[in-house]
Amino acid sequence: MRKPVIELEDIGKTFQVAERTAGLASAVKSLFNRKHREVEALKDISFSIGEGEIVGYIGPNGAGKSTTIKVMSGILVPDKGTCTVMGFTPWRDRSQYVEHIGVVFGQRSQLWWDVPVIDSFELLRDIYRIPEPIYRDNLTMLTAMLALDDILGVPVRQLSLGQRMRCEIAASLLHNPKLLFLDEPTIGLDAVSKIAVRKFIKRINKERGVTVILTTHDMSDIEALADRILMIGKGTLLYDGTLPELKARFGSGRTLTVDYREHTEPIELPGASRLSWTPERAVYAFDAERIKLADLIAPLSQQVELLDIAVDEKGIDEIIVQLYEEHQI
Ligand SMILES: Nc1ncnc2c1ncn2[C@@H]1O[C@H](COP(=O)(O)OP(=O)(O)OP(=O)(O)O)[C@@H](O)[C@H]1O
Repeated sequence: MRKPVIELEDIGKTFQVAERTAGLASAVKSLFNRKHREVEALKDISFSIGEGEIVGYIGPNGAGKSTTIKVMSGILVPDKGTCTVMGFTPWRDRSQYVEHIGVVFGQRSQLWWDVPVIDSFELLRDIYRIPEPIYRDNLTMLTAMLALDDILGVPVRQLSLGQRMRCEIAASLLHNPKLLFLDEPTIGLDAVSKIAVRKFIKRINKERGVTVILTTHDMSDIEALADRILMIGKGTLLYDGTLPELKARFGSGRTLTVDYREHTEPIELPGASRLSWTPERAVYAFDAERIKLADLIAPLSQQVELLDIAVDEKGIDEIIVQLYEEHQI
């Protein structure tokens, strides 16, 4: 068991949201008679994350992911429960604690918009009181790893999204944090930038032992990076395990597509359900745990002249949707 870096126990957070119906009259009325509704964003969330893990924190929109990240990074105070990160209580010890963590919110910038990137980095050096030799070393390493050479002198507002994201990630690591929170770090990035960001995350985890907590809706981020998945829905933790475990539990569904020389009758295959049919092609769904592919192909080949066969596994997106459906979230 790895040494725990983050420990959450029974964390709860409820927001009061002002309720208002549409229209000017109700807007005026609500000025005098405010009605509130409670949104329970987190309900008794408990988990522990060990040193050096890369954990994917997933769940549908509004599940409570950002709220959890805000609690763990000390921006938000929960209503109940305890949260200990590297011995600190994030919201209470915030001024000391922030020196040990890096945070990237994909949809928000920590860089100053109108000044060159390098000026933002120097401001962060002063804010975090990073000793000059450490700052220099990190800047050199991050510039090389994230290919920042040509963009350090450019104001942030002139950068593309992919360039800005690489700078955001560099900014979050200038002070050598041992823990990195990444909230949607690849949102809106093209395929090349996504792969570059993923490679970098893997590398700092391996080479520097940085623990990474990653929220994303992009399941290929999870496939590429996460050793472990925590899934949250409606404020409750629903799954804690590895991706292979998840695949083993839900991923035995397959589709079988067969092309054959023209055949006028649809063919029934015991053990598989037919999804579509034409005189030249049929698609079946089957569960690989219940029936072997060979036991489907053999009876099929006795009835038609087979030309081509393709078998597709259930993708990670479909597995996640199935998991959401199972928990009705
Ligand atoms: N400051 C706030 N005031 C009121 N309600 C909030 C606030 N922040 C979050 N919520 C509510 O808490 C719930 C959880 O929100 P949160 O942002 O944590 O979800 P999320 O899983 O990060 O969603 P997404 O994937 O859409 O970013 C939602 O119902 C949201 O509307």
